[in-house]
Amino acid sequence: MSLLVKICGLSTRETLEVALDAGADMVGFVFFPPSPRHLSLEVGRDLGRQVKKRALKVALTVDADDATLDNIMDALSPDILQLHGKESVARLRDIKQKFGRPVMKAMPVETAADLAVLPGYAAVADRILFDARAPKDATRPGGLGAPFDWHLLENLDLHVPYMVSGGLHAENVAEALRVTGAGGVDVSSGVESAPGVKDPEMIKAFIRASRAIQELSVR
Ligand SMILES: O=C(O)c1ccccc1N[C@@H]1O[C@H](COP(=O)(O)O)[C@@H](O)[C@H]1O
Repeated sequence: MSLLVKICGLSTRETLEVALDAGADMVGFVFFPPSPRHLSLEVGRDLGRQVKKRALKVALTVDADDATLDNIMDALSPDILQLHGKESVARLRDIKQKFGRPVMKAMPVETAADLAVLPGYAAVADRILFDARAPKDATRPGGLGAPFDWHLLENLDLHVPYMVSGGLHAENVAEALRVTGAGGVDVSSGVESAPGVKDPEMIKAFIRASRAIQELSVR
């Protein structure tokens, strides 16, 4: 299966177009007010229309309630719901049933002990996203540009697709893929010139670097 590349936290028409043009498989939109990438529903609606099936639209939320998810469904009509908070396995099941969309559950990783809860989530989630555990005093649970120890995922025996994120950029994505064996990568800070400000050249370089390692592993 080919590598999935997700560019997250897009917030302008220009940078969304760059990501789509450069071949992103997934484009992520953040609906979480404390984030510098947070979108209003109206901006989300506008950007969602621009995608025109060229990539999968991913709505990133953090412990969102049903009313919030309803509004996001109406505005963006996402293809995937990325749940990046402390949602329980039961809540995942509930969201899948209520909203009828595949869910990608973000799992915070800092030590091997963090992987103990994986089987429960993997039984319900359509995809797992491994991300660095945020520090306790962080204002958001992700999008901080911090990596985790990728070696924790070595020898992972997971029967659902998984992606890796956290502090990725064009220079380290190849190594992250090599160590983790992930089927996809997700980036936000690593393609920004400042928090929330996406950089077209960095987006292109990240997608190029990810595709380069894919080419090598096909050969
Ligand atoms: O991007 C955000 O602001 C954000 C807010 C709340 C939860 C997750 C968020 N981003 C996701 O975090 C990971 C890692 O991002 P980074 O590349 O280290 O900046 C990624 O999946 C983003 O989608």
